[in-house]
Amino acid sequence: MPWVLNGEGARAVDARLDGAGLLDLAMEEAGRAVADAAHAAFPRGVALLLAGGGANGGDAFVAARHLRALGREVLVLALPSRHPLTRLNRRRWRAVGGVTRPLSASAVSHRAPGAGVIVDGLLGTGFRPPLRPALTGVIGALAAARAHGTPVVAIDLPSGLEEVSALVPEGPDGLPGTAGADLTVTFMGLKPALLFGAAAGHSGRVQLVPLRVPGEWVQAQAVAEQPTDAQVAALLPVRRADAHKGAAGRVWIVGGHPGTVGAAGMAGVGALRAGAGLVTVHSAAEVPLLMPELMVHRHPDLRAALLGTPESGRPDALAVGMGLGPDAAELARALLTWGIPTVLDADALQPELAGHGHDRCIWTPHPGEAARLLGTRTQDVTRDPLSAARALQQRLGGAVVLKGGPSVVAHAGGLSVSRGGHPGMASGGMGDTLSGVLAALLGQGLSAPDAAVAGVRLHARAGERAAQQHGYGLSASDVAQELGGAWQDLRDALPRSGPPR
Ligand SMILES: NC(=O)C1=CN([C@@H]2O[C@H](COP(=O)(O)OP(=O)(O)OC[C@H]3O[C@@H](n4cnc5c(N)ncnc54)[C@H](OP(=O)(O)O)[C@@H]3O)[C@@H](O)[C@H]2O)[C@@H](O)CC1
Ligand SMILES: Nc1ncnc2c1ncn2[C@@H]1O[C@H](COP(=O)(O)OP(=O)(O)O)[C@@H](O)[C@H]1O
Repeated sequence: MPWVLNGEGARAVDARLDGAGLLDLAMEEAGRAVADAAHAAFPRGVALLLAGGGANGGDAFVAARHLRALGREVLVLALPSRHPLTRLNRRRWRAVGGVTRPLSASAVSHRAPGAGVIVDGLLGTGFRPPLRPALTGVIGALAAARAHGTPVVAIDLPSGLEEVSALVPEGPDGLPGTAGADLTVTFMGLKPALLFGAAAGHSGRVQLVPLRVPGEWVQAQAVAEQPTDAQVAALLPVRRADAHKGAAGRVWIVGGHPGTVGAAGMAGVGALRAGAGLVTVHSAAEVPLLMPELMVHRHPDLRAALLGTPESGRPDALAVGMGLGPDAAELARALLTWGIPTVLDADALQPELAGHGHDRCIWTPHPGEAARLLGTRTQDVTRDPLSAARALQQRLGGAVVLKGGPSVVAHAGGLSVSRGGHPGMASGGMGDTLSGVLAALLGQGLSAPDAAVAGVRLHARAGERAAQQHGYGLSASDVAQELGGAWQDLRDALPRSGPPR
């Protein structure tokens, strides 16, 4: 399972490796992986390596040695080496006849045009902004080289990015404070900056090299996990051959208000396409019948109609809030007293509901709704979605899906970052469909954390499939139609047991 590590976690593993006398071997493995990846991706021309004073620079010296062994012409531009292993690997580089020249902005500008690839080992997880003036020129020269078409491979993290932040620090003249990279080779765990926001957008393709480190050392320091599709597939319900609709989950969608009736309909479609046996939409407004298989009930007094339901008539799961309008919080609070699995979305995501949830709830805010729930600003949520998701879960209980590209699931057991999705999913109705999917999985017996992890990935995978056809013109209906195929894709990711057929 890929883990997500912040700098603090990476340093803690470093310290264990150091204590065991293994840090040198880890750096060797890291630098070698960088050399292999850079050579595979950009096999021609001079390899120009930029080495900072810390261990990130040490990785660059190791990579230089391996690139040379792969037959590349190599030049290293380096700052004075401060880390003991960086000094050691600088000596090893010299011992094999490697050439190192002092690093400066003008040296980068002078050497970059003839290079086939530049490897950025200036700053890794040890960087703390703001960038000191001595390096701003170097990063500017690197950015200029990249803008002129020389590919950049970053070691661990593009220099200038702060490992925990989705923001790109501002450099001089309002330019980004990083050159970014075409490929980032990162070690042991994904860094939050490689996953979220503008920082991720500057990181290029990310290749995770686990290093031969005891898995539990990394797991103990991880801030989050990123389950594989096989791990997600193992959470999905499996139906018996004699299944019937009553056993596949009765789901109620409570939403819709004059002007926002489509939201409830989309949630209903999402629930049906995610396998719910029977789906009923309850609304105070006239909800369009998006699929004839949906049951749609309009109630002049929605609250009275729902709360009058005897216990025996209640569904297996609820999704509340999609387009529900101004009275959503009050109705949601009443429905939460039923104690049944419940998805709370959109208008039902109100701060006054904190303390009224239970552990079978899934709360599904996008960053704006998350900010409202936390009493903070949207940019505080998007800068560090992992911390925001954790804070929401502590406040609301149950499971929280902080939506985005990618989404984060927080539950009592920790944090999980979803894979994939597509930017075309940034369109109205997409979150409503997800609410239906989550309610369907709850209705089929999954716990809130499992339904959240599985449902978010299922929805994202459906988005990936639909995007192949629709690109940025993706609609929530397109995604809903691909849910069945996405389910199958996930199941196909499960390892097959038994002898090969
Ligand atoms: N995790 C692992 O197990 C493994 C990790 N490995 C590698 O170790 C890397 C982390 O190494 P690290 O801790 O030495 O820090 P690193 O990123 O080189 O930065 C320190 C340098 O940056 C400088 N600097 C800082 N702030 C600055 C600023 N604002 N503006 C300018 N400069 C600034 C700081 O300067 P100083 O304060 O010393 O003057 C120092 O020189 C990690 O990313 C990965 O590549 C691998 O070897 C394999 C095993
Ligand atoms: N760039 C993106 N990459 C991946 N998924 C995305 C992206 N943008 C949006 N999504 C997904 O689309 C959905 C949007 O939800 P939301 O903002 O609530 O939409 P709406 O309120 O219009 O229904 C979320 O599940 C989110 O994760």
